[in-house]
Amino acid sequence: MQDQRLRQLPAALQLRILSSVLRANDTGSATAPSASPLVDSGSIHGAHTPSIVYANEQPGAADLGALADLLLHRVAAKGYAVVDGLFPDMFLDQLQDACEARRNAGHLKPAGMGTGATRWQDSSVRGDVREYLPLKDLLQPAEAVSQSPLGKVAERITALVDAVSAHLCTPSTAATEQTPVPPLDYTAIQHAYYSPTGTRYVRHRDLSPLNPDRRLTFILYLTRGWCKERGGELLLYPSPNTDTSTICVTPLAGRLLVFRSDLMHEVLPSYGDRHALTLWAYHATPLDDLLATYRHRACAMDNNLTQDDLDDGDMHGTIFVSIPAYRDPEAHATVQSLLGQARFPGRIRVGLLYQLVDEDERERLYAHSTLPASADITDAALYPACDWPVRGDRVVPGGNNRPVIRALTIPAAKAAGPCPARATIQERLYGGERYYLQVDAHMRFAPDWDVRLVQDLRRLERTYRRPILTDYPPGYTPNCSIDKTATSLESASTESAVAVDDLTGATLAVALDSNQLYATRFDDDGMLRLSARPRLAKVVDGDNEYRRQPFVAAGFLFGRADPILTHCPYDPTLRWLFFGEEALLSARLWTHGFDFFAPDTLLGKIACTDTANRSDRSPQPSPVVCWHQWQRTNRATSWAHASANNYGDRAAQERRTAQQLVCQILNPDTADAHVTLGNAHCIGGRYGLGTMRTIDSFTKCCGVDFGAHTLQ
Ligand SMILES: O=C(O)CCC(=O)C(=O)O
Ligand SMILES: [Fe+2]
Repeated sequence: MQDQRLRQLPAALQLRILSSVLRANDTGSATAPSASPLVDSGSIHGAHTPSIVYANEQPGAADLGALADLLLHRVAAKGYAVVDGLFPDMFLDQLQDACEARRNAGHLKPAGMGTGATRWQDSSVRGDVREYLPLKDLLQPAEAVSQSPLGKVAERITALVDAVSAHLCTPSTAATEQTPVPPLDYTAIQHAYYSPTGTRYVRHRDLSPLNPDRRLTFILYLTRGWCKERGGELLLYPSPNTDTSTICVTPLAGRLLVFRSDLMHEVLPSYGDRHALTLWAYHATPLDDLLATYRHRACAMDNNLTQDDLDDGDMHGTIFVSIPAYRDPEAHATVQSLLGQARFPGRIRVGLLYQLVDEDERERLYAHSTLPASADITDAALYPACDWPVRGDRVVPGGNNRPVIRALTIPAAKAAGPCPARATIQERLYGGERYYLQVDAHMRFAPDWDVRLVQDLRRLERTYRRPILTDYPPGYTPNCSIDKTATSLESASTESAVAVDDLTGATLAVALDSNQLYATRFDDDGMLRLSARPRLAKVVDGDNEYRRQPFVAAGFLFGRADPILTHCPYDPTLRWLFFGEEALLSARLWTHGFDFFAPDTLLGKIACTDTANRSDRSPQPSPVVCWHQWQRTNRATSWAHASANNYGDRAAQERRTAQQLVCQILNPDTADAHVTLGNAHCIGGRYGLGTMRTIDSFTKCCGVDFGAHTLQ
């Protein structure tokens, strides 16, 4: 973006564009947890939902880097992070044996508080016995480390702390730069044991005048077979001044807890053999400065959301993204933007359906793409993983933390419009992910689109059982160089402007509002046509505002995968149906109890990333989650292919059949419908309307009478 032109725009608009462009340049990397099964997530409780990272048992350097980054995100946002799965069970057994052996050999001594003349001891205040294991002894000689469980654990934990150090930097005086800082320091691991007699450690901070440089506490728990009766949980007080908000962490064997050493915490009375290894990481710089970049990002996302939103938003859920690509030159750039702009690309599973005339076409269309080439053109091929940099400076780490593209290719001659294509993706490529995002193959995405959608959905879920976020997104123009945008920039009103996506060079319309869908007319085939206009009505509910959509847009729809795909799977028999798709899908979803909303309703506040102007950090609304290429001139269509290849008549016939089916499903009261509709398409059938609401209530809601073909 050229500075001069930017400055000519109104201030609010400048901020909006900056927030979009600068965040796209953001070099921070973040990643999702491994896809290991989530177990026992209920074992942390408190005012907030659990925040557990599942690590790889055998992490490589990239995994540790990603894990460190994720930990810092959590610590910046919440003050603590929990990592499970860092060590294999067999190893934990050996480690527990080694700790037991040291206790039996009498190495552990009652712990006191204070030091020197001020040292005091009171087992009712602090009941553990412990020893300090200097790291220089544990880690040397190098050959011995692999022989000793304590040596190995010290190696792994210090490697993680070093990886954390590598991510720290402090803001420098130059506004937009950060200065790397010296690494966190550590000298020893504390081995502590709480006997099963109700031993405890009362509320305290690890950072104290005696240890003024303690910054982070890393504790690895080694309680064998922990259960509730054994107690010994660690209670954390993340907000300094409230006793009410506590986090209760169970000391499960193998669980690593990281928290700010300035947080209050206490060990509740323990009635089991409770071993734990603690490493304190020291630094001369205050923690808030070390975490400045992370805190800034956390604030940017905060927007008054509770931790619940963030937890689910960035941790557990995977997102399945359905992308049908009919000979679409934009498909790979769409996937690139999708993954490149996600906060957690490792959570994304793309289901990409190529519809291509021949193998050469793939080469032609995607010659410059970084996506892997697909396999056999007529055959299904599942892509287990793709290992490629999604942004020049941001490499998705290996292991389980990378995005997955599942691609399937069918010949263009077998294509029959969007409905069979989306049905194929749902049937063959969906793999049980938590969220479902349905888009087209010509889209661009805004930074952190993934977290923003999940957060918005979860807010709505407090009030609505089955919310869906949907919209006709603003437009973009692919491959448009910055110069070509000059005219639009100069003529930009306060209503909209353009920005350029640095990832793909696309010109993006920066809209102030999302759109609201509305019905325009029934066409000659009896299909309802939809359009969109700047958003309208707000629904105010307590502190929340919603903007309902009367319909869903097939090209951008987001919700929980389970109810959507279970209750409203796409109908593969609707061949060549274009305009009836959205009305039918809306009616089916509505009668199955779904409610539709524009995605910008509750979120979309992105803090201004203009660090030069630190006093003005107020969040700017940024409603756009994605862009859609509305212009069709550069795309081939399956319909044109049918006519050009002499099956146009057959296609037209199939389309009429599909349209009749749509009319009958939407107007189930006609006698005709009862006769013709089979099991699958009748009310309650797999591809029919649902039974939770009536079609009449849909008419009331969207103002369209599908029997009379009238609009209110
Ligand atoms: O073992 C724990 O959970 C915490 C111990 C503790 O707070 C300490 O040693 O300072
Ligand atoms: Fe402590």
